[in-house]
This record gives sequence, C-alpha cells and structure tokens, in this order.
Amino acid sequence: MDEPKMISPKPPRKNVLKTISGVVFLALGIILLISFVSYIFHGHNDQSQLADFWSREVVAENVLGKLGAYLGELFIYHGVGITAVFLPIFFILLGIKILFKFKQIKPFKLLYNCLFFLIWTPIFLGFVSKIGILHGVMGFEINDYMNTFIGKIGMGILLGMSLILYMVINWRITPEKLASSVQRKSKGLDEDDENLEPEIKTEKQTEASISEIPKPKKITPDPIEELSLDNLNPKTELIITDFPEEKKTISPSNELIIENISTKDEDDLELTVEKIKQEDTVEKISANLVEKHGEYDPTLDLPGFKFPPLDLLRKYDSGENVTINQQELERNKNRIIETLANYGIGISQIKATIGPTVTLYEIVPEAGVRISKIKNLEDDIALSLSALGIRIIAPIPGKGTIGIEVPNSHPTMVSMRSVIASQKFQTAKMELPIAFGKTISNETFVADLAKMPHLLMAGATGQGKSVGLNAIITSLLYKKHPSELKFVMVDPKKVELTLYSKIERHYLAKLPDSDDAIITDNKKVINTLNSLCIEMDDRYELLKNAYVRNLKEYNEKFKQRKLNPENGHRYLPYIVLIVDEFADLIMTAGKEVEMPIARLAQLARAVGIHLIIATQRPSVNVITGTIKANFPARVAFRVTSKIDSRTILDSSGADQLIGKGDMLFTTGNELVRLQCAFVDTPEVDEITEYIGSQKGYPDAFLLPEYVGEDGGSAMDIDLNDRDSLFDDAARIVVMSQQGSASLLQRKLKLGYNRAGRLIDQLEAAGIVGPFEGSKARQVLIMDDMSLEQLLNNLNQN
Ligand SMILES: Nc1ncnc2c1ncn2[C@@H]1O[C@H](COP(=O)(O)OP(=O)(O)OP(=O)(O)O)[C@@H](O)[C@H]1O
Repeated sequence: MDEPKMISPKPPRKNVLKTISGVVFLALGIILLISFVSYIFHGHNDQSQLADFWSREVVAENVLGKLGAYLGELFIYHGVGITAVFLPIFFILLGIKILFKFKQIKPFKLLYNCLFFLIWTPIFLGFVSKIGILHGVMGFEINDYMNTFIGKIGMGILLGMSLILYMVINWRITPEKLASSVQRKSKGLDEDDENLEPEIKTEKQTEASISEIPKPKKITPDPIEELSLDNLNPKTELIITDFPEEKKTISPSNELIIENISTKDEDDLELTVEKIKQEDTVEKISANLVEKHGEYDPTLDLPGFKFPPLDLLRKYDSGENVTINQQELERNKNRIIETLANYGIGISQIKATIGPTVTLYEIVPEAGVRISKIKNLEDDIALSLSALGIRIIAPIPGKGTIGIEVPNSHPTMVSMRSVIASQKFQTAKMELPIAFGKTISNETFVADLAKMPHLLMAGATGQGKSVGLNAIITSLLYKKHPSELKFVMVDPKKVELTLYSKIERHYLAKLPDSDDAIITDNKKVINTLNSLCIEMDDRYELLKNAYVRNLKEYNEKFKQRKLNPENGHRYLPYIVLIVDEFADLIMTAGKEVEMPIARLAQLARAVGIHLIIATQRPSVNVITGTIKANFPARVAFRVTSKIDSRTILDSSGADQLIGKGDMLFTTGNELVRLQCAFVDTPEVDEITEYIGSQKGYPDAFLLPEYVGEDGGSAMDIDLNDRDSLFDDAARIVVMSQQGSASLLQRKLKLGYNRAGRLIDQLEAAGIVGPFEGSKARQVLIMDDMSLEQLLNNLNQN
C-alpha cells in the first residue's frame, strides 16, 4: 500500500470555510457578550432610545451602541435575563474550538449544557426574585403561568427536581452507573465514546483498505484520545497499519486512519514476561531473601549475648572530677612569668587549661620574641617550677600561642568507667571505637582503630602500656559483638593477657591445632602471623569476587544477602592482632616475624585485620623502618631517652611525660597529650568472667592452617588414613588442573581446614606439588587415566 495515500490531507477549501466559521462564531460571541454586559449596566437608560432605533440623533449608552442595546433588550429583557450570557460564551468557545482545535471543548456537550441552563436559570431566577433583568420576560412568564397550575411550592419542587434530573442525566448517576462508576472513571470514559463506538464499528464492518475509506474524517483526534482498548468489544478486530511514527501522530491537518486492529496480545505478553525474568538478578533474589528472612544478622549466632554492664568497671571516688588548686595555678603562673622575664621575655597574655594530669599554660609572648628562645628555656622553666615532665609546645598548632604543660601536684585518675560511660564513646559511630582516656581539656578521647589502621605502642616498663592495652581491649569488648570482632593475642611475657583466655570461645581466634588461644610461644607466633596472611589473602579473594573494596562494604553486601555462602562467602569479623612485647619477638624470631607483620601492616587494612603492637624498647632494631612506615598511629608512654621518643614519635616529648598512663598519641600529624584511662586487673577479670560465662561458640575462631617450611611436611601424612573425599578431591584437582584449597572448598562445600588437609594428602600422594606461597600448587597428574590408576593403587594398598 502506498503510504502517503494513507494520510489524506483535507481539501484547503474546507479548511478556509472552517476558519471563516470559527471567526464568525468568535466575533458573534464577543459582540453579544459585550452587548449583554454593557446592557446590564446601561440597559435601563437605553430602553427608551430603542423606540427611535433608526434615528441618528438618538444615541445609546451601550458600548456597542444601539445594536448592543437592542440585542441586550431582546435577549436579556425580553428573553432569558442575565442568563443570556451563556449564549455568547457558547459562541466564543465554539469559535475557539473550530479555530484552534481545542480538544477539551466538546461542542455537543457544551450546547446541551447551555440549553439547559438557558431555560432553567431564568425560571429559577424568576422564582426567587422579581428583578426583571435577572430573569427576563421568559423567566417571569413561565413562573407566572406555572404558578397558577402548581403553586409556588410545586414550582420549587419542579425546579429542584429538574436540576437533580439534569445532574443525574449529565453524570449518569443511575444505580448501575453508581456501581461501575469507579471502574469507568479509571478507564477515562465519557459519553462521547459512545458516539465513537458505532463509527469504529462501521470502519470494522467495511474492512476497507485505507485508500478506500470513504470518510476518514469520522475518527477525529478527540475521540481517539479517549479511545481505550477496554472499551472495545473483545471480538472486534482492528488493525492499525504500521505507519511511520511521525505519520501516526494526530495533527490538525492529518487524520489517523485506522484500518484494522489485531489484538495479538499473547505474543507480546510472553515477551514481557521473559524480560521480567531477565531482571530477576542477584538484586531481585537478594531482595526477596531479605523480604523473607530479613537482613542477615551476624549477632544471631549468639542471640542471647549480653554486653558487659558498666557496673563491672570501678568508680574511683578520689578523682572523677578534676580539682582546681587555685594556689598552685597562681604559683605556677607567677613562676613562668618570672622565669621568662629573667631571660627578657615579656608575656602579653596567659591562660590555663586544667587537665587530669597536667595543666596547660598557654602564653602569648610580646611582639618580637623568638619562639626558639622560649623552646630553649624548657629546662630552666622546669627548674624554676621544680617539676618533672614539663613540655613546651611552641607554637601550639593552629592556635598561635605557646603551650607549657606543667604536671599537677595531685593528678586525677581517669577511670575506664568514666570514658566508657561518656556520651562521646556511647554514641561513637565508628567501626572499632577506642576510648583512650581524656585530653588536656578533660574531654574523652575516642579514636577509630579501623581508621588508624594499625597502632604502635611504646613506653618504658611500668609506665602504663599494659593498662593501655587493657583499655583498648575493654573499649572494644563494650562495643563489639563476638560475631563482629576477633582478637589474636600474642603475649611473650605469658602473664599480661592470660586473663582473656576466658573469652576464647567468644572473641579469640587461634590456629586450628593449638590448644591455647593466647599465643606465648614464639614459634607459634610465626605460624599465626603467616596464617593471618593466608586469611588476608583469602579475604581479598572474597572481596574481589564480591566486587567490593573493603570489609565494611563486603559485610554490608553479605547482610543484604547478595553474596551466596555456597560460593565460600561468609560474614567477616574484624581481626585485631595484639602483640605485647614486640621487642622480645624480634629478638628471637627476627625477620621471620618482621616480614609477615610488614605484609599485614601494608595490606590488611582493607580486609579488616588491624595490628596493635606494644614494646618496651622502642629502639631502631625493634621498630625498624618497614614497621614504622606502616604504623602511622603511635602511642608513646613515658620513655627514658629522647632517642627512644624520636624512634617512636619522630619527635621528642615522650621522655618528658610523667608516667602512670600519661601518654602522647599521634596518627601522623599533631601530637595529642592524653591521660590513659585506668582499668585494673580485677576489672578486666570481671569483664572476661561476665562474657566467658555466657554461651559462646563451640570453639575459638579458627584461622587458616599454616604449615611452615619445617613444620609438618607432606611426608608426615599417613596415606592410609585418607579423607573420605580424597578421591573426589583428586578428580576435581586433576580435571581443573588447579591445586588450590579454595577450589576444593567451593566444589566440595568444605571448610578451609578440611580442604587444606585434603591438599596436603594430595601432595603426599604425589598428585599436587609443594606449597608455593599464595600461588596455587602445581598439579602433577595430567590426565584422568593416570589418576584412576594411581587411585586404584592407593585403594589396593
Ligand atoms: N592510666 C593510668 N592511670 C593511673 N595509673 C596508671 C595508669 N597506667 C598505669 N598506671 C600505673 O602504672 C602501673 C604500671 O602500669 P603497667 O603495668 O601498665 O605498666 P607497663 O608499661 O605495662 O609495664 P611493663 O612493661 O613492665 O609491663 C600500674 O600498676 C598503675 O599503678
């Protein structure tokens, strides 16, 4: 079919006629409207002039002169009163409709409504008033006539009833209509559709081709707009010929021609369904799972677990609040001013901030004083104040003042209870919040271990290291559920961390073959560190497969059930490695320890493994360059020499601390002086007892097995005591030519340990090669035949 023929442009003459009629209606409407409105105001005066209508001397006040006055008189006074304005309104709307193809204007509906009100309104106005201009002669006469027959009340009833009837007819308020009104409304139907229906049927019945359609005009844009397939008889077969898109659009000059519509819905429906199925991706499945089971909650492993209550921590009556000793303040202030004055340094301002252990005197020197001069006077000021542990901060970063920290003669104890109870700690939105203690301005200091990401702690013996470690562990125990956090504790001193063995089944991680979770044997430390490296590599593999960059995102995804546990995915708890007395380790194990520590420090941050390393001797052969470079966060308790202070902090200051938990903390930028919170051994004992007495996991969190170079070799394995899955594992390994434990884990749905044991047995049987670090082992059997032969031999033995 020739497409251009489908769209039949209207003859131009017809268009011109249409335009003319539109203009005429519009003009007529405007003339009548102006005449009527003007008549309402001037009609009274103009009435007398109309007698001499043709006389040129006679002038009417109506805006449209005598014609306007006449029209007003005719339609309003002798006609229907002010209701006559409906007439020009009708003409104007009709004109607009014809000229501008206004879809909203429906001429028949408009005419019908206008006619009703042109009759009803004057009668009603005649009924309620006696003002001639309101109801006109018609309104008055009809009222008068009817009154004689049915009386005033009857007239009222008649008017009311006719209005109700109008509404009923207009809005189709019939019982059936009422019942289906909601449905009909939603389909957007109205009465015009009914006019349309027979026309469509006509088209259908003729089944004429486009070119043969005699009256394409019949289907105008208006009804088509309202055409809904629901409205069509289901049996009606209509086919819309496939017009090019732009020709299908309805424009004033083009008509849409419907040839036939075929409702081949079934095919379309199938296609749609398939599309939905395609979208049934991980997102959808996980959403369904979350809807069904809720988000994965790791804490449900131990649903009844209760965090230790605050009461387990001691209250120290002596010094919860910082006491201000006015005399001491005055004395120190005067001595500072005097000492500086002796060296010709004037002070323009001095301010004191009282902390738990030290008071910070902030001074603003007079103009022209060199800062280095004050810095050099450190010892002199200390001498004149006869106090140890004076530290001069010149200048205080970001403040433009010089700080002199002077120890208080009666320091205040910062209890663990006070920092744990603080609002700052309780509301901390951190992954691994640590309440270290209080700052110089007596504020609780909370830092996030996850952000540090590893911490190096140093301090001479007896200065508060162990208390500091306990404070860190306590903070984490008060905030993290056992399912979210695991500690690997290394304690060469054998006594410091033993208290925590009570929480082994809750918070501790250990090697599968070890009895104690707290590692005291240096040999085992090496294995544990290497095992942590394997755990780190495994975690990176999991993160890679889950397309996430860090542990937080991974766990988030796992909670939303977007990661399938059958593919080896699991909720990953944070792992905090704590090494008390690192110097001892380095002395005995040296490089063997340094390498995995450095590797973990460099890489483990993203996979949620964090290191806290404490040492008494912060000498350069203990804290080597590699270690230092990877531990940006440092805590220094009092050390004995400036050199040690420089080793740990890269600046002096730690040598001027006063001990007993007085510490400096840095994350690479500025130093913060803190008083470490004090938590005593009995308190730790109570906390671990409280946790330990609750239901825990069956065992400690098991780290991946690590077989050291000289550890259990493949030769130690007894091949007569093979795993029941040995044959299957061998076939998988040979088939995929890949000797990795994680492959067996996935394929055979095993835990890491069993998969690791299987790999060792495969190595002993000569199926895979030896361990090659993080690389998969080499597979020594190339084909199934050789493998089956080997398995047969093994089974016969
Ligand atoms: N934050 C603190 N507040 C008050 N006193 C403290 C604080 N920290 C430590 N002390 C005091 O210092 C003593 C020694 O502390 P701690 O055992 O922590 O030292 P250390 O550095 O671990 O010593 P070592 O290395 O010999 O084990 C504690 O018994 C306690 O009396």
